[in-house]
Amino acid sequence: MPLDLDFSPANGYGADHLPMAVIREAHGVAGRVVTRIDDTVIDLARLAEMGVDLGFDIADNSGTHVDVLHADNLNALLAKGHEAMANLRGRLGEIITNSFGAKRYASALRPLATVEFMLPIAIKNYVDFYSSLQHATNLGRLFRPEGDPLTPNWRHLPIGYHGRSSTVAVSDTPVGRPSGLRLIEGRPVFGPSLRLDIEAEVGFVIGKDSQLGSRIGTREFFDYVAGVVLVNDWSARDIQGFEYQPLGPFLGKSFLTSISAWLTPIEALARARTKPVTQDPIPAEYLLDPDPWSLDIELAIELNGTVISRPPFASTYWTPGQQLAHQTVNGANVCIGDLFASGTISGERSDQFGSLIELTSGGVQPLSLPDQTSRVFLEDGDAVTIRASAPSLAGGRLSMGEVRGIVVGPSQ
Ligand SMILES: O=C(O)/C=C/C(=O)CC(=O)CC(=O)O
Ligand SMILES: [Ca+2]
Ligand SMILES: [Mg+2]
Repeated sequence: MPLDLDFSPANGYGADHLPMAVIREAHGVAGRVVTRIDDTVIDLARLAEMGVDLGFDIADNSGTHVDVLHADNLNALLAKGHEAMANLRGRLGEIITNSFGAKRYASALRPLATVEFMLPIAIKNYVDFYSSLQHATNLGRLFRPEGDPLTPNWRHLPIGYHGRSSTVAVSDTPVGRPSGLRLIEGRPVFGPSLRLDIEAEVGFVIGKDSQLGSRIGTREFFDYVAGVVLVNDWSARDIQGFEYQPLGPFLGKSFLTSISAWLTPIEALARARTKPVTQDPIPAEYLLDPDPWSLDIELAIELNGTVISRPPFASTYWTPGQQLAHQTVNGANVCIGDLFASGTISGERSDQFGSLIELTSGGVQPLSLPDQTSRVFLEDGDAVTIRASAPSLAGGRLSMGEVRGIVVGPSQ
């Protein structure tokens, strides 16, 4: 194992990032919590076995696990709260910069290419928003060409729906092409989707339970949100187009939603705050934030290795703080392990759109790829990777892992 680690690597995984993931134990099923520096995975469960002080009490809050680092997901670690996470990050920073060259740590280091990732969160509830003005305008024009692209409620509240938490899967899970009813020459015909699409999104993971019957204010975001993942909300546009009225997305999206294996702790994004889009009209009081913020996260979508779009998260109209306030304004509670996704992120320019249906103007203007092929929607064998970067604490940019999927043939 390399012991000469690069602590501020250009690839965005320096000591100021320390994302968290869960790897599968070799020859076993149990998970182990890890972080990384550059392309070296640091096994935190191993450090705990070695008796290394990690700066916080690693016992599970509920007393049911040995500790929060020998776990199949990050939920118990996130439940320890921001103080524990800050202490862990501080202690890891010390160990990494002062003594990681020491041979005694070698058994906790693994090359990235040798580990297998598990779904990092046991997802309790999954909510997907529809918060990009450009995306909503583009899709409104395509799905409802007869009316205003934005529905009358759009600028008054962040529209969202509850998705299917059990089909949220870790990056690299194969994407089985879903079957369903879609209109062919005006008639509903059952078969594999012919308009399989992507949606590039950012997801927020809850690390603290709220009380049923109470609201979370826009200013309380950091009390409840533990970290950020990348999301690809795979979407079968033909199934969606036939089924969605009047209740919204269902089987056209619930077959799979992929998230990155690495969770970036919200602490690591403290320098990524940026001014959000100006809202007009001024929203209802429960959605107001006296000091509104968004995050300067730049996404890149790759199709078979070619970057086809660079959506900017900061262009999203409704902010993460407003999305969290909105989903609890009726008294609904949030739980540790809840995931809420931003909705597809589309910037103003056509090379910033977050889905193929937008990038190909509704599937009529194919994208040309360097291998001389073209695409409107995804074909079997296609690989889609979404990456992202954001300003890091030390001054460069951190990399937010990646969410990848390869389309395989019809799942049944
Ligand atoms: O406008 C529609 O009918 C459909 C919208 C979507 O498919 C978008 C969706 O899933 C929410 C989002 O990601 O923005
Ligand atoms: Ca979506
Ligand atoms: Mg989906």
